[in-house]
Amino acid sequence: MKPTDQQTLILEHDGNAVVIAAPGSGKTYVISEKIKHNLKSLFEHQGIIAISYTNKASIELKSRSLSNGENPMSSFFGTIDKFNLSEIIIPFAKHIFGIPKKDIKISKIQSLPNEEIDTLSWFYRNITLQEITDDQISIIKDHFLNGVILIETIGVFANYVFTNSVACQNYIRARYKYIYIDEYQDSGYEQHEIFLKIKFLNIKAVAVGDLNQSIYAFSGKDAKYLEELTKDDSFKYFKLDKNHRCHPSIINYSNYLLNPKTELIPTDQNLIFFRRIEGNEKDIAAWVDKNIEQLQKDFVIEKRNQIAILTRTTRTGEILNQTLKVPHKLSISNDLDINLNVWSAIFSNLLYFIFDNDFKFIDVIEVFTTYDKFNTADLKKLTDSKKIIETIVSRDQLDIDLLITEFIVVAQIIAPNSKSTESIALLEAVINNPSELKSYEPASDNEITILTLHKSKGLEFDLVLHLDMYEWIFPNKQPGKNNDFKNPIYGDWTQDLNLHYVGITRAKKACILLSSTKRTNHEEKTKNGADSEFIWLNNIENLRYKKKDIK
Ligand SMILES: Nc1ncnc2c1ncn2[C@@H]1O[C@H](COP(=O)(O)OP(=O)(O)OP(=O)(O)O)[C@@H](O)[C@H]1O
Repeated sequence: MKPTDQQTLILEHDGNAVVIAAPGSGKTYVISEKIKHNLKSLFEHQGIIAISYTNKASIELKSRSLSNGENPMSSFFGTIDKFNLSEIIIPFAKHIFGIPKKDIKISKIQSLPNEEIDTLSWFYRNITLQEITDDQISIIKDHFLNGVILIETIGVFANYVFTNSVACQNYIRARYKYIYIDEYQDSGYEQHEIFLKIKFLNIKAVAVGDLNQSIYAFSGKDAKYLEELTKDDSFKYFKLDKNHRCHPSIINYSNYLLNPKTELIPTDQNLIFFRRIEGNEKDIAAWVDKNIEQLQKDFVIEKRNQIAILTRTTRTGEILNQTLKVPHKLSISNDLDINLNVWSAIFSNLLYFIFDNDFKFIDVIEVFTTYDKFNTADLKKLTDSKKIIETIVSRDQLDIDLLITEFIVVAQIIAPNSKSTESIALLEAVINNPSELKSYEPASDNEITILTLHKSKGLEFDLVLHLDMYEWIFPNKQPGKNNDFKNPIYGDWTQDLNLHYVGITRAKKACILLSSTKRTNHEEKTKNGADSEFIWLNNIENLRYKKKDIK
């Protein structure tokens, strides 16, 4: 693949940079090419930091950065939480607070005893380090000394340790030469602070994102931090605005959604469709069953795993999962995957290793090398465990107890100080739940993927079936005061519009927007289904396929 002129400028700039990238403009391509290049100039004990928004995106970036057999050296690939824990809090909090009395466990505030929850009543999601008093830091410290790191506090905790531990700063400075953060538009305040502080150590800092793909404001993330970087003179500002992924009519439609004054690309065909199905979500599933073969032919789609059904709510995904007859796979997260205990991450990676051929055993281990280093005897034990796990899985009947026991053996070797009974319980729950277990398998060639719009971030498909185009649902709104339906209140119009934009721009060849005359609400009641405001926004219907449009 030949880089475009815009991409070349970024590849050739060896300094701090902020890149504002449109969907499908090759940001993952550019970051991975830059990392490939950086790795050539590093010594074995040095590395780059590459932070992605999800584990999945991180695995993708890592594999693209090392696709020619590059040596990752001492690089870090992972999420911001994992970075804060493994590179800052776990190794350096003990330098300032002392050594914990118990093995470290990562917990939610809500899972503490009531009297301890009360001592944290001052804590709220967006609180910043500057707003926290010494007494409040002592509370975080006491929990740490008792072996507990509270998930919600990881950002401020890491910022505190980084700021107050010279050893931590020296370690980061000596080890890392570059830091990349992808999806910067979904950064929280503490991530932004740590990024700037790391840059201050003379580590070259690159932030990449798209202001219009900001979809996590509800959890305290804000695109303003990315915007700030574009105005900061210490960062060179680049743009990537050529979308290589989507058909021109999809680019036009998505840009027009955000700004009706947008310049349209000439195109002779509009490949965005709208269908309002008679009936409810189950009838949408029946429509998909009936039309899927024709759609595949019309849009020349070789494999069904190139088709995605995207939903606003997990509820709609579940209805489709239960009703669809064509082979499909519901992609869902489970409590093990989102749990931040080290053992949970090891178990989750081991499940990927079992079910996904692209996931190697080395990936399970490498993620954790920074927690504990292995000696030859441990490496031999790990190789033996790998063989035992492969044998257990190859038998006709899966021996769940044996598998769990062997997973624990691996976790004990990789992270002996992070033993967690909570992780073991979560592993047991997943292994005993067939649909959760199935979500570790990649979609096979003939399966349609069903996933939420939020989970679709960073992915691409030939054809996207975008569901939940209902009034009240998307954009989300509630009746006003005293159940006033005439004066409704929108949840967050801009965030929902961005989410719609993310969904549409996942499509390479075509996108079908779907609603139905009935819909199921959160109490499983059937309601009349009206069209989403987004369907008729600023006469956007003119940019859709005309003939079959039903109004
Ligand atoms: N210079 C190029 N020439 C041709 N195709 C390209 C080029 N750069 C990127 N592409 C292709 O465009 C598509 C999108 O690239 P990539 O996945 O890197 O985009 P992205 O910017 O990370 O997307 P998003 O933010 O929407 O997830 C890929 O299929 C990639 O192969």
